[in-house]
Amino acid sequence: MESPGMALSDKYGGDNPPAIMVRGAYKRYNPYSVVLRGLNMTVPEGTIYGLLGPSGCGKTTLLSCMVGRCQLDAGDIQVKARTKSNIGYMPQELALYQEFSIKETMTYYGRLFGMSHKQIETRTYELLKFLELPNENNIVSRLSGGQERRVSFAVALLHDPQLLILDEPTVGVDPVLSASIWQHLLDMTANGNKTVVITTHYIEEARQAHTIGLMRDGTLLAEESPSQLLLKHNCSTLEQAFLELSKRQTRRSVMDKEDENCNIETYPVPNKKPLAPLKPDNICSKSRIVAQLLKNFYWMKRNIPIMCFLMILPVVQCYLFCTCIGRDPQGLKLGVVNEELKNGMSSCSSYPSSGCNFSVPLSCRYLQNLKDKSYKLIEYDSLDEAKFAVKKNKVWGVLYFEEGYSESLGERIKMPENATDRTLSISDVNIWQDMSNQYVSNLLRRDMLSRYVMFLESVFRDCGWPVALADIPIKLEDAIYGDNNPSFGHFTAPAIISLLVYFYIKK
Ligand SMILES: Nc1ncnc2c1ncn2[C@@H]1O[C@H](COP(=O)(O)OP(=O)(O)OP(=O)(O)O)[C@@H](O)[C@H]1O
Repeated sequence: MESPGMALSDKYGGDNPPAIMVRGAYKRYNPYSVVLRGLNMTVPEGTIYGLLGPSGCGKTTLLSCMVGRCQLDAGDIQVKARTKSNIGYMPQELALYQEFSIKETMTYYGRLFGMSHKQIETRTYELLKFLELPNENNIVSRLSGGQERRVSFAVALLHDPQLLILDEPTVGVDPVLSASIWQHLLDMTANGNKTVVITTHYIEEARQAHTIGLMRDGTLLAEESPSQLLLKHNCSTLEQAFLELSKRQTRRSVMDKEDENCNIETYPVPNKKPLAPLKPDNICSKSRIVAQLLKNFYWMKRNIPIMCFLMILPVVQCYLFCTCIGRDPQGLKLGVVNEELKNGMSSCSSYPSSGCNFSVPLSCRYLQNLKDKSYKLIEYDSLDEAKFAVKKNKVWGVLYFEEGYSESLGERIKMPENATDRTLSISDVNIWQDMSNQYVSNLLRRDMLSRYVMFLESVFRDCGWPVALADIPIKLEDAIYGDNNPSFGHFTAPAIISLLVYFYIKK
């Protein structure tokens, strides 16, 4: 009795123009694993091409190269369906979003293929019925393995492509359904417009294909209609024919090895550049953008806790930044060596905090101003000890007041014409700073200066002298942009805003 494959293959034969032509295809994943070894293959248009071969012989690799997912190292593949949107591809490892429902999956892929809402709806209804899939609201992750494969198959069929490339679509499918899938493929190719390339492990079901390609070790052992194949090798099943061809190939390669001492792993790769891959679709098209938005929306809908976390995370980051990093540092430590205080800084409380008397230690008033600005003052007995503390990162700087500081300051202010170099030197506040941190050192400089001017202004006020004389004759007017006393947060805010924008857009 004639099999359907026989009848159909006789009808179509190899006369049809090729829908896919593979010539001299070489592919290796690494120098020791050559997967395709100069493979030639012709898929006639309007037919079903069954690609058969043992596990690991390179079928999936070949199909991936056909759809442009991977590149050949040499040789070329010509595909008549010029663009990817003319191809329906069902990969072996299913590329479905687990958290989407069947309907959402179809909507997403339908939009990617540029279909309208109505077209997607109609086609989804037809395919779900045909492939005996459960309700469209079922979530993919809750489907069985076979059902998932059928959803993937439905996706490949969704846009009614010119060329259908199916990597083992009938695995885990009920035999009745499998028969109806084959019938559907035969109907699709019946008018000669559509072409199907299919791989399967069920060799006998491939009898229904118009052409069979038997693949082994990266080459095609035969490419014929099932009827010719059986006839030529005088076999009753395709399995027997495949066994016969495999034995011949093994004998040939043993003889080749003996004759030529040929090492198969160093198989010569022809120096011929592969053709450019399939023309990519316009990635900025409206339908693709809509598809991506839909995909994100579905994902968010199904992952509300993660979504909330992702939304709240930047807010938390921002809050932590503003409270921990964005503010000016407080409580910075400064060392003090004060030789005009015989009993140390604790004696400052016994001196008046106002007045125009230069015979009391005025350094206490200045130091109090620094304390008011949140600085922590640590007293040291000697300058060497204080400088050592700076080196050991215990304090950010040292303020040094010589003995007679206040009297010298009085002389400097009241009788500047009589002031000696010694007087001028003693009336200085000497400061040594740790400048390794630019931000902290500049902040310290600013505060020490402004607090000194404040202190001097209060002395001038108490003495009844013009307060303006206490300041240097440079007036910093209001800043045009920003603040006259900028905080660290002002500098870092743009970086944080950019980070948040990037974070949300990336999501
Ligand atoms: N990304 C990869 N990197 C390295 N080696 C790979 C990669 N993909 C496949 N291979 C190797 O290439 C060979 C062919 O794999 P391929 O998946 O094409 O075979 P197959 O005929 O489709 O097998 P099966 O029928 O089991 O799916 C295998 O030995 C495999 O280990």
